[in-house]
Amino acid sequence: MSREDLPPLVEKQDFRNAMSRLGAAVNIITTEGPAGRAGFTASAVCSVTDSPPTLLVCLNRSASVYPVFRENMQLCVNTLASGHEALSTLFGGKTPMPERFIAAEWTTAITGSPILQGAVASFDCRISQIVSVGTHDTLFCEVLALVRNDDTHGLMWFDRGYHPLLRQEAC
Ligand SMILES: NC(=O)c1ccc[n+]([C@@H]2O[C@H](COP(=O)([O-])OP(=O)(O)OC[C@H]3O[C@@H](n4cnc5c(N)ncnc54)[C@H](O)[C@@H]3O)[C@@H](O)[C@H]2O)c1
Ligand SMILES: Cc1cc2c(cc1C)N(C[C@H](O)[C@H](O)[C@H](O)COP(=O)(O)O)c1[nH]c(=O)[nH]c(=O)c1N2
Repeated sequence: MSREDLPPLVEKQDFRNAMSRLGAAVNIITTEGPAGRAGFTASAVCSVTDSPPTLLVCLNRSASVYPVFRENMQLCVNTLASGHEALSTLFGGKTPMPERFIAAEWTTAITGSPILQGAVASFDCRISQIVSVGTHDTLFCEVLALVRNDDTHGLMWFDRGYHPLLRQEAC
């Protein structure tokens, strides 16, 4: 009998309660392509390697946006700034897609994905690899272009709430 056939050693709720103690940046992940335009809020984003520049995004396969990202195979990771709390909630809920996008200003990345104006950073990517684990797909994303904003403060998701993250003044 393999470990997968046995009940979990840690309950899902205990795992989530512990994970709520890991502060994370908040991002709006966007895509536009043959399957249309979509976007969702994600905290499960991290750097994988700088050679080639690659980050990962974990996406729940039950999300309404999932088939759009799977077909387009390109996306932009827009890392949110303080002041983006309401926008994050809009992209993290059950709001229809046009209502999500109308709430902010966007430009177009080289992949065609929407770039959020005022984001701390935007990473325009092509999805290079996908690994499924449990309920989620891990999207490995090669970064093709970048936008960086040095004038905004950051935003953290910690203990189930938003917290502004102040930048030190540039030396
Ligand atoms: N990785 C994710 O899919 C993820 C991450 C954060 C929040 N969310 C979703 O946002 C909503 C609010 O989250 P919250 O932080 O207020 O409370 P919560 O109790 O749902 O989650 C606490 C923490 O557990 C982790 N988590 C939550 N759902 C997860 C999932 N399905 N798979 C893997 N990790 C998960 C995240 O780190 C999250 O911050 C929930 O619906 C949650 O499912 C999903
Ligand atoms: C702060 C925060 C952080 C996350 C999320 C939510 C919030 C509020 N959500 C949930 C995700 O945004 C939500 O399921 C999508 O908006 C898809 O919802 P629909 O299925 O389109 O309504 C989310 N989902 C996911 O697949 N991976 C993630 O890393 C996160 N992180």
